Amino acid sequence: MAAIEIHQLYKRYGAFSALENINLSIHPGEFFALLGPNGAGKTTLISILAGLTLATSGHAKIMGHDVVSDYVNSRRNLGVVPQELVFDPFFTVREALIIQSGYYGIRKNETWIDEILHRLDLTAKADTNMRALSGGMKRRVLVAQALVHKPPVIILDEPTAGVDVELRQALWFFVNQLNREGHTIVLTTHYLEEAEALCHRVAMLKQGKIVALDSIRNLINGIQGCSIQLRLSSEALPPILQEWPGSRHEGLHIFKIKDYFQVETLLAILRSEHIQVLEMQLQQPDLEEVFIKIMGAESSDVS
Ligand SMILES: Nc1ncnc2c1ncn2[C@@H]1O[C@H](COP(=O)(O)OP(=O)(O)OP(=O)(O)O)[C@@H](O)[C@H]1O
Repeated sequence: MAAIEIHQLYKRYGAFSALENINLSIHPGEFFALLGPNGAGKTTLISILAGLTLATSGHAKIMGHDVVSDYVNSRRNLGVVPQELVFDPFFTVREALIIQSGYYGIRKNETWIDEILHRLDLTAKADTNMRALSGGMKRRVLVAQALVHKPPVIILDEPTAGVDVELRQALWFFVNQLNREGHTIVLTTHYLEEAEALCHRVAMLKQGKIVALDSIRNLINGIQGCSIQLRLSSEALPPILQEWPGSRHEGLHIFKIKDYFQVETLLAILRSEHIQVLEMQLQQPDLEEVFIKIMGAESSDVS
């Protein structure tokens, strides 16, 4: 059974198509990234999975439970950390978590609440009123709220947007731990290096369609060649190198190379032109390069 199963899902707002024929199966225990530029449809998809928005057509299931016809059970299996900082300013952190537990019919949840507070480094703030918390602390409470019912599937919608480096690392350490303990994690983020470091597989959404769905390794391997960054003793390039594919950035020459033999060719040309290499760095393709390439290409639906 898939942790998340999405079949021929469409969402339209009038004539506008926010999601088009989404088909996706996320396995239990996966750490999955949902990527796409602003407005691609990520939050809409998450809202449908959380039962907050109705799809125009198609189906979605969480741990085998349909998000519409079996809403209670699908919601019990899902924890969502929303993008917006929404909270009730009248309660303390602990009270907010007790109330959230009540939504799931859980009465005695103190032990687990204490554990999440501890793991999110919120224990000292447990009795602080929500309105007195910093933005970063509120973000931690949102994560805690999503976990009160110990859901096997956790979706995080841009949890690190506007968050400082320390909290970002603490959050990822925690989410990684949850994943190792068996939770399925789905993450949306605009920080591609974050997705690359954490996730196994990725779906890229563009204008409501899935335009790439593969492991991060396969997507990166699909990019041919790499580039070599050089700082040279001469700013001007000899004519033979002006033809070489590449670019310039802040005094650095970036040469595209198809394979490592080309490095030798490039260095031999520089030597024969009496140009010295002052700095050299090899750049392997990364997820960002894949993303830019896919988002720049004409839409091709892979679902
Ligand atoms: N209630 C609505 N009525 C009309 N259009 C909507 C509504 N909600 C979302 N949309 C549109 O659907 C598209 C997808 O929006 P969505 O918020 O899902 O994108 P996103 O990928 O989450 O973007 P971001 O990265 O900015 O959060 C957008 O063009 C948005 O304007």
